[in-house]
Amino acid sequence: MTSPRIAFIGAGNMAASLIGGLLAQGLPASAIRASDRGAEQREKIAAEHGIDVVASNAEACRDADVIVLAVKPQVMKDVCLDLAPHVQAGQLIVSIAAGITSASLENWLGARAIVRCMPNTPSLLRLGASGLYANAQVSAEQRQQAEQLLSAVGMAVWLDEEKLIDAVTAVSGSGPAYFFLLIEAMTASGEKLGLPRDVAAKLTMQTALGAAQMALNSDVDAAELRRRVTSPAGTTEAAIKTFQAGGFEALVEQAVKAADQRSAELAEQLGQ
Ligand SMILES: NC(=O)C1=CN([C@@H]2O[C@H](COP(=O)(O)OP(=O)(O)OC[C@H]3O[C@@H](n4cnc5c(N)ncnc54)[C@H](O)[C@@H]3O)[C@@H](O)[C@H]2O)C=CC1
Ligand SMILES: O=C(O)[C@@H]1CCC=N1
Repeated sequence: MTSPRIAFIGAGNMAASLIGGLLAQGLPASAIRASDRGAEQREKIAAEHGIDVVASNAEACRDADVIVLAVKPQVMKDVCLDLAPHVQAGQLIVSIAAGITSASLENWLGARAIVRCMPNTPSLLRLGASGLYANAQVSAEQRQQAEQLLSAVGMAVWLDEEKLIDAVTAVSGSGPAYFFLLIEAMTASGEKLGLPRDVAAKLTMQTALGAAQMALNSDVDAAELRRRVTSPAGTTEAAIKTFQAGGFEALVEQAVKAADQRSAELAEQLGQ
């Protein structure tokens, strides 16, 4: 990867994930700069990653090729309005904020090359999954730059329709939390059955990892892999029947739809 200079505006959880992944990929620390309004957060990120973290967003952006907007959606408008006079022609804006449309960003920043994307926290381990959407001002080279940035921390897929970013948010953006919830619940269940807590946790996590690897590497789908684990009248069947009697699939659909809807609502509320 050529080393574009990257500025992160907001150095919180997601920025730290992306910064960690980029450094692990071999991007030099000197190519990355960040800004955060919190003094403690600035110190923490600078110490953890060995990068320059400043208080001024405008200063962080100076001379950057790519500006990654990584503040919470609720403060994005104010951050962009303050930043607008400092953004230079040719700088690519990459936003990772949930529910903030490229049209809103253009309203606040002016007509800019904007890539809106939705990564997730496993980016820290370079196991992230991101959806990307580029507006019409993004050049082929900038598209490649954005893709390089996000694929340095995992897989990245381009979307032709911006609306689908809401679906990506609901599936993979929020998705790690769904799996963590399952890990929490399975660990607690194992403990109730008499396993030491750490043993239940390790068995659960290794099983999650193995299942994901199998599903990724298999030439059959997840439903077939599940069937292969499920012996007739066996233990898995007892568990799966219990899940299904409780409306598991419908509940998952409802939950993912709620996240999709919330992403669209955020766009409505925060895009003004
Ligand atoms: N947490 C997640 O799994 C994911 C989050 N996102 C998006 O990433 C963005 C950041 O989320 P998190 O990292 O979780 O939030 P966070 O709260 O950990 O980080 C945001 C950082 O921005 C800083 N900040 C606030 N106002 C600022 C300002 N005016 N100027 C400079 N810095 C400022 C805060 O001090 C904080 O450190 C959000 O827009 C969220 O929608 C996207 C994908 C996944
Ligand atoms: O919960 C949220 O709003 C953000 C977006 C995806 C993951 N976290």
